[in-house]
Amino acid sequence: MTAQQAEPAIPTAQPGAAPRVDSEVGPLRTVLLHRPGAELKRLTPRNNDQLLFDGIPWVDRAQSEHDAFAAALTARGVEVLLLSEVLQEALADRRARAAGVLSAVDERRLGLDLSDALRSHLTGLDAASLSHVLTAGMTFAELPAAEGASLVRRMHHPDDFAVLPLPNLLFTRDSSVWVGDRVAITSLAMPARRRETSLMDLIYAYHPRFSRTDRAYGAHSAPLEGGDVLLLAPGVLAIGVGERTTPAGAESFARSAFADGLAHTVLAVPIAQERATMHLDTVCTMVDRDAVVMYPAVRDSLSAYPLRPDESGGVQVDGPVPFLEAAAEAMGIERLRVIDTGLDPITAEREQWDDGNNTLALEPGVVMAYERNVETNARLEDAGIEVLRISGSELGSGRGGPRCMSCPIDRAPLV
Ligand SMILES: NC(=O)NCCC[C@H](N)C(=O)O
Repeated sequence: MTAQQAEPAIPTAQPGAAPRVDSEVGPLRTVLLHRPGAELKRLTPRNNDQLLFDGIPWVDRAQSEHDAFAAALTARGVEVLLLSEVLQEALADRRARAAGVLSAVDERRLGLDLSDALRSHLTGLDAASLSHVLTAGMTFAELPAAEGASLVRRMHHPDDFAVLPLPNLLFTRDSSVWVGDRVAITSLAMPARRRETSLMDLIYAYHPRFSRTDRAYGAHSAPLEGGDVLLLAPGVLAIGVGERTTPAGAESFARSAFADGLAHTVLAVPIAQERATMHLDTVCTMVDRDAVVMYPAVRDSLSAYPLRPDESGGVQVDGPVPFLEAAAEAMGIERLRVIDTGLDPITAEREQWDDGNNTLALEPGVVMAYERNVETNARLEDAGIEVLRISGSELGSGRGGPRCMSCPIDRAPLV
């Protein structure tokens, strides 16, 4: 788009209006978290890699760390919604229970006989028990005793999962993302997380609070995870493309955001396809309306392909260009400040791994961060950012920080 062309008007929130999220740093009003529960108790040294955890968390401690995280948000006036509560409330609707059962029964894994039996067992459960199975999964040993004849059941080890647990529900950031007044249910890339999509889908379809919320991004779309989506400014998105979000995911998300009038520019940002940098928010998060904290190793190399709507309803692709320049231009500011963490490469690498760059902004210039990232936090404070520290020794074993563990549902507009 040339400087002369007018950018499409991006709507802003009205007082008392429906929830919406137009930026990374607008005052946070409502957020969705998941208090870790029985699904974390499924992790063993044999399955933790496949279930995307780097260790075996001490569950009680993880819960108390998470309670402290939620309490710190509440103390700052943020409404905290808990996923297991909204899931159970949604499952009060018969149609939601049917959708939950459908998503839990995997015929390829269970075969026809056991699938039928499991379906009828789950259909008889109340909302609380079904919610437990949908999140914590179910082993073959836990299947009702009556379903004993299937070859599948007899040949599986009793501790194998008939329904996979979802320990990564903790990272609510990735499975849904709000842009403007719409919510996108994402298409998660890793098999261990794919079923999260169906849970978010039924929450947003059947929970009375959300049933009128419009959707962004279609169902069955190309892989895209919320940790890759940064709302740099109203109408300006950055989407990381790497281990999780694919080029097709970024392109189709951009296309749908343009069609819905949610964005005028999307920056597709290549990131290394490695576990340490699985999402864009592992290397860069916004800490103020014009500032980011960024992993120093990518500061000078991060690039972007700016995407804009073209006149025929398609997507115009430019670049690649340096990310910081492209972001500032799209945001209409002179410069996107990078808080200089000034760390030596080893400390920077250690603190990046421990989610030092994965901050959650509560308002411009106020962020939550893991306390363990001592050096990064000190540099943020030197730069005038208020840092609210939380402990995450156990929560962090899933490799995600405060931003990963939170899905903002409502932020006040930036004024
Ligand atoms: N946005 C994020 O970076 N989320 C962290 C997700 C961690 C989770 N164990 C995963 O591998 O998907």
